[in-house]
Amino acid sequence: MSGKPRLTYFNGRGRMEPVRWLLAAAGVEFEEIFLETKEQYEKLIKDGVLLFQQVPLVEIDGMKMVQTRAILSYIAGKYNLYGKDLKERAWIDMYVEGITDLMEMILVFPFSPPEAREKNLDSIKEKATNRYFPVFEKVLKQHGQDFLVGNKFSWADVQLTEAILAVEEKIPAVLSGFPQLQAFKIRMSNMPTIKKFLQPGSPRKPPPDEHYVETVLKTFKK
Ligand SMILES: N[C@@H](CCC(=O)N[C@@H](CSCc1ccccc1I)C(=O)NCC(=O)O)C(=O)O
Repeated sequence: MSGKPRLTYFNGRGRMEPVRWLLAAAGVEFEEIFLETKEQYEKLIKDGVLLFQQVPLVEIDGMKMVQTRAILSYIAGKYNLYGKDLKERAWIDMYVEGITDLMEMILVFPFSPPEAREKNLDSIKEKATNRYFPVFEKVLKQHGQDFLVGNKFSWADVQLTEAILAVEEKIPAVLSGFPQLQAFKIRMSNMPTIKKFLQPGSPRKPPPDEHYVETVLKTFKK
């Protein structure tokens, strides 16, 4: 047992990518087990390691954690990325949940039927531009600080950085009206642990492709 957290999920972003980002931002190395077949998934269920028969699964500190939000909260608390008090934690929770709503649209996009892809992409652009990114542009402008909460690096900063890069992959000019977010992205991308995670060869996963979608669908096919 290496003592490192062990992540079990597909070899792709999905619901595990925010966990990879947060561990990497905290400077924590981890191991990965990739789910590739239905048989593998069924064995995990048979062995009773998936509380609700779902992945992500993160084995950490002797626990077999499931439920992405619970996993992320535990990691944020463990590595002091969850604010200095209850109110800062509440703001981090609000920001993270809002960003998660945006990221859910990106998560399901590769599974869209061809005829819905253009509409779904327009919806991602509309929500990012008019609902989510304006909130963080205003927070950074009003606080005049480097980070979203308590002027200290937190889970919220990590999640927003991941979201900005993910949306830019689909809509390259999405930050054109958000100068604060442009500067924030550069600052975060230059933080040593995040800079390392953005380098080739890191555990960061590429955008989902057809093979990833097919693997997920065939693994869960009843
Ligand atoms: N609330 C859980 C949801 C986990 C979840 O939906 N896991 C999926 C894999 S992510 C896959 C997924 C699911 C929806 C959209 C995109 C993607 I990628 C699963 O195990 N499904 C099997 C089942 O529920 O029987 C969490 O946040 O961890």
